[in-house]
Amino acid sequence: MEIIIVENKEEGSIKAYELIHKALNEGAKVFGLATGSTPEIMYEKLVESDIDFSEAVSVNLDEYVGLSGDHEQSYRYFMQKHLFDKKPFKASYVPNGLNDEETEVARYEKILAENPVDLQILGIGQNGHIAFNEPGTSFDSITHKVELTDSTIQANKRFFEKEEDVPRYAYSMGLSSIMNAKKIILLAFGEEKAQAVKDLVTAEVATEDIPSTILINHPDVTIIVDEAAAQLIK
Ligand SMILES: O=P(O)(O)OC[C@H]1O[C@](O)(CO)[C@@H](O)[C@@H]1O
Repeated sequence: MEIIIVENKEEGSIKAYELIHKALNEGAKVFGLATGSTPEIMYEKLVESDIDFSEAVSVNLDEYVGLSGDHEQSYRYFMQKHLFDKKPFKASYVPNGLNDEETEVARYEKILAENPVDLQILGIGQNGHIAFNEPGTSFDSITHKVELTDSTIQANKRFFEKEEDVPRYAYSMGLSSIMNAKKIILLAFGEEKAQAVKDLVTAEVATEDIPSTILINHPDVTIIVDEAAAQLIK
């Protein structure tokens, strides 16, 4: 696991942008993408650049159950606004929050089987979740419906008018699906991620109590953290 410590989110986002550019130049065709506040500036850098994704495919990690893609808080809407509308891919897949569980799991697993991810971008939750795989999720999990923990609801309520509006369920790629990516870049910025970063980089064995620790068993992971998120590992 390579750890890159940068001064701030801006610098980390530029670093991530450069690694995406490099991967594309080296032939990567399928990009696993994440939502959340973490990758926002990275998407800005991609949009401002001359990078061309028109021959590439993107596959997103997760989506709230019950929200349509044109709901302002849906992850599809976020991706359209921050990236896809300005830098289109040949195809962009995001779980469909309006489908029933059985339909969506089958549909998304087929998409993942047909589009093996070359480079996966990840954020990390304060409790160590990656995508919406909350603590306790099986390391063997594939795409599934997740009940969000209170910690995640609290962290995400800032995007909604009131806490009751935060959906209680999400569809998420599973941990084993994420591990199939050839290369993984995890970004963590801000002091509220410091404990999660410490839990990940000091883990000696992977434990389902801290979903991110599965990454210590992946052969090609780069973690980009800013000074604030790195404060407990220095
Ligand atoms: O980047 P944020 O907003 O801190 O969110 C962290 C993580 O939480 C999720 O949004 C899911 O809650 C992930 O997709 C993301 O990586």
